[in-house]
Amino acid sequence: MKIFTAEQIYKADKFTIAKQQIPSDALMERAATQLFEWMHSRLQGAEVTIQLFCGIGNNGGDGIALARLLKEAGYNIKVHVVNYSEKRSKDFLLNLERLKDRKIWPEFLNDDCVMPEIAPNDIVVDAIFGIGLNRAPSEWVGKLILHINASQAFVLAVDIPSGLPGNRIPWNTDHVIRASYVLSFQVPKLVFFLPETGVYQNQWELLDIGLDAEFMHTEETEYEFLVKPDVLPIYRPRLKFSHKGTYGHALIVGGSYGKIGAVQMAGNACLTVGSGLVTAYVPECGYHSLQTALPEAMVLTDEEDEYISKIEVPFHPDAIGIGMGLGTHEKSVKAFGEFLKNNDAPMVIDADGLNILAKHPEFVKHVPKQSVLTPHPKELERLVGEWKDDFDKLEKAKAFSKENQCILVIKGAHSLILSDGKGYVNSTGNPGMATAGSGDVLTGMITGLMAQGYLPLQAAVFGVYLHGLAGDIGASKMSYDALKATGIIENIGNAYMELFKRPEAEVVPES
Ligand SMILES: NC(=O)C1=CN([C@@H]2O[C@H](COP(=O)(O)OP(=O)(O)OC[C@H]3O[C@@H](n4cnc5c(N)ncnc54)[C@H](O)[C@@H]3O)[C@@H](O)[C@H]2O)[C@@H](O)CC1
Ligand SMILES: Nc1ncnc2c1ncn2[C@@H]1O[C@H](COP(=O)(O)OP(=O)(O)O)[C@@H](O)[C@H]1O
Ligand SMILES: [K+]
Repeated sequence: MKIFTAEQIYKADKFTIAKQQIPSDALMERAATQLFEWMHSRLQGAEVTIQLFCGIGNNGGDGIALARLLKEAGYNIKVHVVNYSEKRSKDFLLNLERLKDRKIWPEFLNDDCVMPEIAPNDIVVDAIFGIGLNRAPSEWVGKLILHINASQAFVLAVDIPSGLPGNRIPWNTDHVIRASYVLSFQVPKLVFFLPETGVYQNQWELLDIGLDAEFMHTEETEYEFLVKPDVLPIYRPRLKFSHKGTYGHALIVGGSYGKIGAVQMAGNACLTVGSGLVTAYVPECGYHSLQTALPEAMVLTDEEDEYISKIEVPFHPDAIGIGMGLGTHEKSVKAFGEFLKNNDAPMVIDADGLNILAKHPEFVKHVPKQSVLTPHPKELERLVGEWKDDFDKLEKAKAFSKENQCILVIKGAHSLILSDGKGYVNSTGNPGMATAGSGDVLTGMITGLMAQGYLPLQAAVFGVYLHGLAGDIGASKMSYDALKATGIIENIGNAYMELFKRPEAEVVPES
């Protein structure tokens, strides 16, 4: 699913209006109708007070049109026009007239206004600013936002929480609506997914306002939000006459004394995602535990007992996952550097592999092109340097990925995959996955997919999505709190099955 910028949404509006030959306020009416239906189906005529705060642009216009529909259905509403500018939009004015025609008189709020009372049981509709916000809200509007946030009322934001710009972090973090729920039109906004800007909403949902499908399909975007229809076509079905060699031989390199479990989990995930063969390369001390815990894997050991000192394997792997639990012993660092020079198979580099790269930038040029690097934010910072904010982070990470022709997976609540200037935002996963070893599982999964012949970008996209889905299924069975990395592995199979499950309505009973 594409993530459009505000400019692209305005373009889609214009295109739709021209192609469908509709007046511009028809889109606003569609938006308001969708908002109304969402609320009405939940409230079913409840006697709650709904306070609508409407700006003077089109976001405000949506709010004003919604107020009319709510009133017509008998709801108890209070409408406030947040009069932050003289430049009222045409469709806002049109809807304001329609409201007045129905004898509904909004209260106009200005810079000297008394803050309206909001009871904790009220519902607030936030339609102050939408995607048109392009500078800091003035002080009094900021105060109004603070007042709404302090009210404890349920806050339903129209399109985007007011005060949150679409393409940068907020000017003042206090002057942004904290939305209980966001109903966003047609496409998700990038700010919903970044750690610094995603905190302003609890949950969000898209409302379809019928923007032109052809435009949405053909317009190129810088970011995509990965949902099932995006990842499903990447899947490579297993063939009837295939054998284990068909699905590749993966090599997992890592581990040190006390950190052999990282390799075990990566190896297990690699096998579970479908790699034909898996060999683990570990220090001698890992031999018995690995052979016991993961009998399906083959194990090669280093001559050193507690750390890796030389990486030599007697076969050519189809894909390599390297770095988990590796440590940064000077001999391991040297072995890692040598291995990079002598190897050309595609790689997934994680954990200490990334820390070593950060300390030895001279190694980076030896990383095979199209390798997948999977840093969490701290590891990314070591690689690309400090950033000012999340948007700066994205630019720095993009530049790194372009310069080194690698694929970056920035792990987090919405892991973000960057490749060749384009970003893919993951939709699966949950806070239960913030647990030791879940990154090792991801590395194993991406390596296992690459070994089977998925191209590195496909493996990263499919692997990140499937990893999150396995975590979601795991959490649904045992809670966020109790989910462990091994619980993610145990649900990789269920995640595959879930991918191919059709919604119940689509399942036709057999006759
Ligand atoms: N395709 C869509 O998604 C549709 C979007 N609509 C709504 O239209 C909204 C966008 O409307 P607008 O472009 O009118 O923009 P907004 O309603 O977000 O903002 C109003 C205007 O205020 C000005 N402004 C920006 N920052 C300001 C500040 N800090 N202080 C004072 N004034 C400021 C800008 O010039 C802006 O145009 C969307 O968020 C959505 O709610 C709907 O009406 C219909 C279709
Ligand atoms: N709050 C969260 N929501 C969704 N996914 C998460 C969350 N926290 C962590 N994850 C996922 O869990 C994994 C954690 O990886 P990492 O930090 O490397 O863990 P470890 O080093 O313990 O293996 C990543 O894939 C990340 O996207
Ligand atoms: K809003």
